[in-house]
Amino acid sequence: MDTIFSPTTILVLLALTAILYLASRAALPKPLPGIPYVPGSEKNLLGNLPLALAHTKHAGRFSSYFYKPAEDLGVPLLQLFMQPFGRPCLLLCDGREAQDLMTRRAHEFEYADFAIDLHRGAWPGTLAALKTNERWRANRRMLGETTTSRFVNSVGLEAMYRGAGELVELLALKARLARGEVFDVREDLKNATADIIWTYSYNGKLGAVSSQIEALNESNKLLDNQVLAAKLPDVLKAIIDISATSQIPLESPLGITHQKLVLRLTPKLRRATAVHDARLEHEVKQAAKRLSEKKLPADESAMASMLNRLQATFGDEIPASELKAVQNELALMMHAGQKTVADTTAWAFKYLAVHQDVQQKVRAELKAVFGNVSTIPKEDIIPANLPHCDAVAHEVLRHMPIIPCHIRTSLVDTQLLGHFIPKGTNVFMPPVGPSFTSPALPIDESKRTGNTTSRMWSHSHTDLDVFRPDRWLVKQEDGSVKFDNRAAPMLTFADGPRMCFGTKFAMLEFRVLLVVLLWHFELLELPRELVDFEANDFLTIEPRNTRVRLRVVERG
Ligand code: HEM
Repeated sequence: MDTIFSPTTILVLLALTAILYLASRAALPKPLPGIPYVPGSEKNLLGNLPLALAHTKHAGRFSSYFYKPAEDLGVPLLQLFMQPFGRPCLLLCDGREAQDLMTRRAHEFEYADFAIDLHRGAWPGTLAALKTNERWRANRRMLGETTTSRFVNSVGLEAMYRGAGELVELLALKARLARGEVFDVREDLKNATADIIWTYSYNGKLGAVSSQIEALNESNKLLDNQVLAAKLPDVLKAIIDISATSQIPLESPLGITHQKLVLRLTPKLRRATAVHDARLEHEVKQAAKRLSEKKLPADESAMASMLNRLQATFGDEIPASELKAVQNELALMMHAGQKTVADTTAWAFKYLAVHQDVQQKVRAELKAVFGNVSTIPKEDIIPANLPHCDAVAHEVLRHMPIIPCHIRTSLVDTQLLGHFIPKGTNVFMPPVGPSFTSPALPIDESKRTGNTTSRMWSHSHTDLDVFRPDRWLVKQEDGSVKFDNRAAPMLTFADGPRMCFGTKFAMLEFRVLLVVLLWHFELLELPRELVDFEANDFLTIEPRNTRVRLRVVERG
């Protein structure tokens, strides 16, 4: 009798089994020699992915997986296998080594494609979407003046002060309508920071906060927590919708292709892109016209500064491609400078409501410095000596950095903490976890490449997991305290050539918001059920609950 297992069938089955076996072996992670990994991850075709998903389910967000395995294993450098067939990536959980890699070793470690992919879908050709190449340098030169303290402290301060003033008006109105109950400030903070960055960029008025004030004044009633009283300005709505798509490459297996398809094929986003591009193009064209008529002073706005700089190079005939570059960089600035500062301020509100003693210290300091004025004058904010306020700002940024990871790729075969790293390896460096918010993990000091001796990385830091602004203060002989920005570990803005372009702007804006808001409001304790530090990963690490209870402080 004939059997179905003819010799040919058996041979085919054997060959198939061999192919499957070889393919599954090929798909298994290929660890880099000597670098630790989570035990078992090397035997799983999906590497660390199942563990990362389990972590996300348990923690409610993915981003803490950037340091948790290092803490669990007690090692400052480990490898993760996040892509089947892909090469391992590294987690470097040591601030001092990460800083060295981003600064002194920037010629060996480039801004990663992974980071570029988060930006090039919506803001192609801009700083955050470029390698550190000639185009990136040209854009930096074009933006040059706008990063200087002189520019930020004048043009920036003007926008910040105006924006903070409007926010005070809105929150005072909401506090009155809330009658001592909690209300949500998430959208108010985002609207205020959008107004600020818009005014700084274009010297115009976006009107996101003022439209809420008008609508609330009319209705005289507070709507449900997250609901805005008035519609957002069209261009802001478009910016928010477009910005939201940059979460897609992080979550979709199709990455940036998925984001591009969504931007091109979704009617809502096509409309948003049309509204956004038309408005920004209009702003730049109008300004270019004023420039040619010699009516655009360089210190009017970031756009004016950039156009004047281009005029110095190209004369009155600035190429259309350069005007487009101005338009794109300003669009990126709106994205990069809005939610970042709003979320950081929202976190500050939460810390200050819980740590009433800290808030009282800052309030006392403001009172001692500014006396009894009804409104703090704009020009007094920068020169004021406010160590407690600066300490709070830095402690919020240290304890709750809103960008979960800085990423670089090795440009050459090199080494890290004594281990061989092949060219093209991604290194993820969280500004949180070991050496930032938990004790530094042991490192053989002879294996370090840098010899940074900054106090920032001193071994004497204690209770890094605790929110304690005083760690930033140094006692003086006369008993007073001085703020020291190297007193504690912080890399929230990254470092080196690809450090946050808006660091000076963000730090000043945060100071202005803290000073002005704490001058006019007391952040009262929240009901116990609303006290939490739960976070969501959405573009940045945002607080899940942004409700406050405010008491308006009568002044003057
Ligand atoms: C609390 C507020 C902010 C935080 C924590 C923050 C943090 C960061 C981080 C971590 C990066 C990436 C750095 C890297 O991977 O090396 C970055 C890039 C950038 N940030 Fe910020 N940022 C903030 C506010 C701002 C503001 C207000 C602006 C604009 C005025 C801005 C503009 C930019 C730009 C343009 C880039 C891209 C720079 C480049 O790739 O060369 N940021 N920021």
